[in-house]
Amino acid sequence: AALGKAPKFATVVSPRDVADTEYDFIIAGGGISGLTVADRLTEDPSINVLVIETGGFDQNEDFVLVPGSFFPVPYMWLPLLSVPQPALNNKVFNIPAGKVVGGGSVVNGMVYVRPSKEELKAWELLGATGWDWNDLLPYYKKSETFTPPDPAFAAAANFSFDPSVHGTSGPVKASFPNFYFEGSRNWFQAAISSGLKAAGDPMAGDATGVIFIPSVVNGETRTRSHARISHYTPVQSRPNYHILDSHTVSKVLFNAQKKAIGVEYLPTAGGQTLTAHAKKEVLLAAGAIHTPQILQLSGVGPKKLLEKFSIPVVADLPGVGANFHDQPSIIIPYNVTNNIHPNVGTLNEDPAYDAAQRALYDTSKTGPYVLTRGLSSNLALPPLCKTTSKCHSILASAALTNPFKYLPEATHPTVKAGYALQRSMILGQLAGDKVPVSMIHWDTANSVRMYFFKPLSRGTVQIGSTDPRQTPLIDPRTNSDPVDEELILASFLKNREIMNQPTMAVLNPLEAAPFSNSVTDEAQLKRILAEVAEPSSAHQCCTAAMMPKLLGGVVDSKMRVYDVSGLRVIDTSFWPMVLTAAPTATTYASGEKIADAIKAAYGLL
Ligand SMILES: Cc1cc2nc3c(=O)[nH]c(=O)nc-3n(C[C@H](O)[C@H](O)[C@H](O)COP(=O)(O)OP(=O)(O)OC[C@H]3O[C@@H](n4cnc5c(N)ncnc54)[C@H](O)[C@@H]3O)c2cc1C
Repeated sequence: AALGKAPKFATVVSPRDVADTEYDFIIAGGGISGLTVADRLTEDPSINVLVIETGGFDQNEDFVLVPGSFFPVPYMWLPLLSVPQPALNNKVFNIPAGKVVGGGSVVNGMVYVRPSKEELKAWELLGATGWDWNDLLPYYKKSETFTPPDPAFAAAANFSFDPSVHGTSGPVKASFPNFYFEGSRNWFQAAISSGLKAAGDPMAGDATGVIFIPSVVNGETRTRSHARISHYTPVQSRPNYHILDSHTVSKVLFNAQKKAIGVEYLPTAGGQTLTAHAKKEVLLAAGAIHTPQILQLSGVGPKKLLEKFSIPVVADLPGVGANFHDQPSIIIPYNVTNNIHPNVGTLNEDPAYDAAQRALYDTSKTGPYVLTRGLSSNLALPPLCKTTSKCHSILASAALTNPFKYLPEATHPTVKAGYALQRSMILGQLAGDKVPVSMIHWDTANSVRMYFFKPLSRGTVQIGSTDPRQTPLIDPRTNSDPVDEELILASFLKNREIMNQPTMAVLNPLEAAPFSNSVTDEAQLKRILAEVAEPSSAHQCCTAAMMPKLLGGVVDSKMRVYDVSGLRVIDTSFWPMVLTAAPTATTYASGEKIADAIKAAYGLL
């Protein structure tokens, strides 16, 4: 059943329209950040904005809108392959990312959380002036309309809600689910009895503890609220907001004064290269993999790399494509021999149950279909010292390690300097109790999913060719720093501890191959973890970091690219360091903040 009608779009333009229009701003990439900024800038009718997006439009399919439906594969970049990863048995991995108007928000898991205050404080200390929690909170609130939960339901599901940190009139619709599987309560109690605390509202600036997962799901309709729905469809009648879909930006064009004056682009399916002109600025919002690619193809990046491909150097910025990180992930398969039914697995195993639950969703907007397919409703976010009694020895030996030992060969001295600061901040965060080291999630059936939030390893994204349609060389360098293996092992053992607590032990959860509860030898466990680890949880970031140039930064705290003018990076590439949990909430908020900064710069506020 198709839930929504195929949408109609008013201001989708063709290359011919683009040629005939004078734009103030051109935005490369129509994902979360691109559409948020486009929406806010076009509130002023005198400002013309063009968004160029590689992907096409979704069609309101069930698999996009219904959280419990299947994964929206057609709107992904596939394949987007990494280079072989030496610490992960030299395997090559697909790096997940959205390729559609709305970007990652159309395909993502809809987990909607904010980081800990300490993490934004660290951004500020790295030079991102004006990005503290208190600076960002008004924008988190501006971006969302959060439907409050029913108090009786919240009490039964063990969570609380703090209205003071939520927005009531923003474009993005968010809510807590109104359903949980019974097994989640067993798991919640187990996580608590393992020493974790019940979190308050997970969006209030303390990202640790056991949470009930808020989601980017409209609390009235219980459908996905993605960026095309929140930042384009309601305002598409604005004649000054144009989207050119199915076209790919290949480079930024500069004049002799190094001012960005437009872009070169081509049909995604292949064809003639065209140009579009921007009177004021070009804003890069192509995501943390493709934004550094566009910069490098445009002559903005490490000089040596540009020279290798005979690209004229517009600005020698060694940080472009450096500092690449994500949050590695693993899945631990389980055989839960005495499980509670129904659970998330029942949807796949019992067609009658599945059909009844879909009908319940269609008529009453509740039941398991309000949850993202494959996820339950709780997460544990343990700080390192609640994860392992070895936390201080792990951190002490990490602090004694030469910080540059595991960086890529020939890392530029400025990038090294920035990394040394980052590393000491991460170790400081891990020693405290305000920032989690990982996320642990039992789906209520046969798998535990874990994300590792605080990697010390750093990778690179670099062009391997001057062809804009070729995937750049994506090298996450996962676990190149052996401390990361220790952090992963510690989190894995914490999961075992949770599963051994009385309320979970009664369900008899048994690790399945390649794991086994009988394997306790740490070296062997590390080998198994390297077999199953993935470099990504789709939280790629930090490849054009908002830090001083002397620390390998690429943009200033208003996201303006150094040494050129008229060019900003507005997507998760600008993050100096990855944040706890999931990027969506912060990406919408940063879009709001940068839109205000741009409006202020042109006297439009
Ligand atoms: C499978 C998956 C699951 C996820 N789960 C969650 C989750 O549960 N919670 C959460 O908070 N986050 C999640 N994320 C991450 C989140 O969606 C991203 O961090 C977020 O979308 C990043 O926003 P952005 O604006 O930086 O980039 P994106 O939203 O990725 O937008 C970038 C856009 O630019 C386009 N583009 C790329 N290159 C070009 C080019 N050369 N020219 C024109 N356009 C281009 C892309 O097609 C894309 O649409 C998930 C992501 C994925 C892929």
